[in-house]
Amino acid sequence: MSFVEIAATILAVALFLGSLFDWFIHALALSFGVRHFYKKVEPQPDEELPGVSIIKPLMGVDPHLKSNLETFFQLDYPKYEILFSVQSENDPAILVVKSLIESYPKVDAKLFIGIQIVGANGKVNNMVKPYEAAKYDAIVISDSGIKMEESTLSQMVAELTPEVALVLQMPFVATRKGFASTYEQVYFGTMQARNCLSANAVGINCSTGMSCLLRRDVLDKEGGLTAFGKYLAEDYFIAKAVLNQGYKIGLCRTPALQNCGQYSIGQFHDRLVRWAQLRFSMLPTLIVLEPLSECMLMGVAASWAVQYLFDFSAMGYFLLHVLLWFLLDYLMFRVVMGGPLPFSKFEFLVAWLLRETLSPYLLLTSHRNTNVTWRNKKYRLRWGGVVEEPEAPKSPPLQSVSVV
Ligand SMILES: CCCCCCCC/C=C\CCCCCCCC(=O)N[C@@H](CO)[C@H](O)/C=C/CCCCCCCCCCCCC
Ligand SMILES: O=c1ccn([C@@H]2O[C@H](COP(=O)(O)OP(=O)(O)O[C@H]3OC[C@@H](O)[C@H](O)[C@H]3O)[C@@H](O)[C@H]2O)c(=O)[nH]1
Repeated sequence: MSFVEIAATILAVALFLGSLFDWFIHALALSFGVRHFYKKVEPQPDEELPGVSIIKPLMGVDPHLKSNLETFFQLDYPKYEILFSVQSENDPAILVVKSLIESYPKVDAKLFIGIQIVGANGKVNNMVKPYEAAKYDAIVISDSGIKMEESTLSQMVAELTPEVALVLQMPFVATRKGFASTYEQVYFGTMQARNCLSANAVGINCSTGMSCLLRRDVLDKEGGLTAFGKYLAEDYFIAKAVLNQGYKIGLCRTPALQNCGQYSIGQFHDRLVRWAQLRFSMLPTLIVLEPLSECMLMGVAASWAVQYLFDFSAMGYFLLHVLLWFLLDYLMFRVVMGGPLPFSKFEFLVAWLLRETLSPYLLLTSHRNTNVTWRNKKYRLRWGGVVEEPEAPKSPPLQSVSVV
């Protein structure tokens, strides 16, 4: 055997084993998802439930902001406060929040205007004051576009056991109008759910901080929220600190319903590229592993490997690979959705095919440069996940915080 033949054989075996590993991840995610999302949890008596401070960092308004925020005033949870924060006194979200606070006088809610700059991360800066003012030791961080069901907070708290210091809501999307919404739902209900569920099944950090509940003492041991302002992916580093302190990460039984009223495929792609940039800077091994967890790329690689090793038709194997992957993703979606599809099977197929074929392009795009734009603010990303602001803001944000 020549050197080239030996190298090709090793590569083919590695790719074939890699593809088996991908099937294992599918199976693990499905079995964990079924067990987790459908498990029965006994309700805790009200007097045993901890008080919860919900922090809502806001920036601007979208057509669903009011109705999304209103769901936080309607939770069936006995003891909680809502701490809204905006970074500028001109933010139009102020009017929305004030009108809701007036409409629900019985709900303990405050609005913080102005930020405290502790690092580059705008979301962290926006949350420092409400974090410091929070009454309770259980803290929920909840992004502006999240919509809650009445029972969501109770379900999050139900997962907060003495060993668990962080409860994540797996990201998903509320059903909205149009194909862009279908596309987002299919992404979060297939690829993202598969990775999130399988990672959680084996205790790997796959955190997405759009809706999470955490124990304040664990963050305070790290220096509080302030310590995470230097990272853009504060969610990943908070989860890492939780694991390093020997705690577990729990998963809420209901996924997070993102329901922002402004959405398009282009905006969504920008967000996926930004997230990929974050992941690759924090975990460079994902630069190689992530493409191998994608249906089309692994399909091509495994088909070549199977033809090389077993003389099986590469085209036939590729078609079987894509078909099986699609069926498993369809099952995954049904598990996450907990019921029938909110759109037709044909739309699912189109959205799935589009996502799977565009994904390699998005991964490639994320390598184009190390600049990240988030909510009109530019950041420069460093290896290890640390970010800097390349230029000082033209109008410095308001730093004296007032409370309404
Ligand atoms: C031969 C193939 C091996 C495949 C290995 C699996 C490689 C992982 C592939 C994809 C990772 C997708 C990550 C899901 C999206 C995370 C969303 C996200 O980027 N969120 C950021 C912003 O909120 C957040 O800051 C980043 C968090 C870091 C996520 C790290 C993901 C690691 C996931 C590993 C899953 C492997 C499961 C293995 C189970 C045995
Ligand atoms: O400068 C900013 C940027 C964002 N934010 C707030 O941060 C939250 C998340 O913002 P977006 O919805 O734009 O961003 P994403 O959904 O992509 O965020 C996600 O990725 C990056 C992580 O750090 C976040 O924890 C995660 O939620 C919103 O509530 C937004 O109002 C700020 O308060 N200031």
